[in-house]
Amino acid sequence: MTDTYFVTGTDTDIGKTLAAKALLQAVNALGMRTAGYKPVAAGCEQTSEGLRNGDALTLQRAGSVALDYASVNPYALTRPLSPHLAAPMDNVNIDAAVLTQGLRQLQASADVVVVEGAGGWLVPLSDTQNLNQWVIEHRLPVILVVGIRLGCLNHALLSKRVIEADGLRLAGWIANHVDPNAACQQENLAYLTRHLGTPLLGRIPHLQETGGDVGHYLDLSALTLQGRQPPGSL
Ligand SMILES: Nc1ncnc2c1ncn2[C@@H]1O[C@H](COP(=O)(O)OP(=O)(O)OP(=O)(O)O)[C@@H](O)[C@H]1O
Ligand SMILES: C[C@H](N)[C@H](N)CCCCCC(=O)O
Ligand SMILES: [Mg+2]
Repeated sequence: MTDTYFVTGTDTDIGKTLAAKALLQAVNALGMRTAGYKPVAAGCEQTSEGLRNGDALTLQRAGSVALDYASVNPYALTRPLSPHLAAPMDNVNIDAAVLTQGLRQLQASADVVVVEGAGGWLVPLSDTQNLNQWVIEHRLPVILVVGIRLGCLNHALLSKRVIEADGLRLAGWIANHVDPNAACQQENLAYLTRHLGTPLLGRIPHLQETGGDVGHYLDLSALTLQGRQPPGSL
């Protein structure tokens, strides 16, 4: 039985990829097989091997299962825009069945799959399709990454409200100190701890270097991972 978590955030550029990497690394440290999944990535570089997205490459490297790029990122879109705009510019039509097929393939080889969304919870994939609909279809538990900065309280509460109205479980949240100059960070953290009503899985400080191990900033004891080994058995 594979545990799959969907990582969303209060906005684009608030640290979902860093937090998803931390989740993968923290689960790796428990000795479980992990795979990262970035089903839709907007903002890619053209390389000799095809379009490549930085988030997907980060998740590909952080997962413990060796996967080819296309398995981690089935839709690689050129422009750094909302997917509903970036896809038609590449003559691509995002098909939810392809996203599902990719997820199933990863679930077959990993104990834990960490799926990173794009932007925030309601990001559009087309004029009639939003990414949350696919998450609802799969009933994935959601982890909310809050980029601690001015405006995040409203964005966090709105996200929580809609995720729960969508019938999904908010399995936890991660505080990411993305803005070193944000005022009252401790007070905002305390407010969110009181009002999000879901476990705080960890705080990622503002880092000079984001390339190393960040898994140790998280404590996954609040997540019920099926394949977790009993303490002392590793
Ligand atoms: N805790 C942190 N310390 C320092 N830099 C950070 C931190 N968190 C995020 N960043 C930097 O902020 C930028 C945005 O972070 P990231 O790419 O993880 O955002 P995102 O929410 O995944 O965005 P997207 O919606 O594009 O997927 C990156 O350059 C990242 O390295
Ligand atoms: C390009 C960016 N970094 C993300 N990949 C996509 C963000 C989409 C945001 C859409 C929106 O809510 O306005
Ligand atoms: Mg990202």
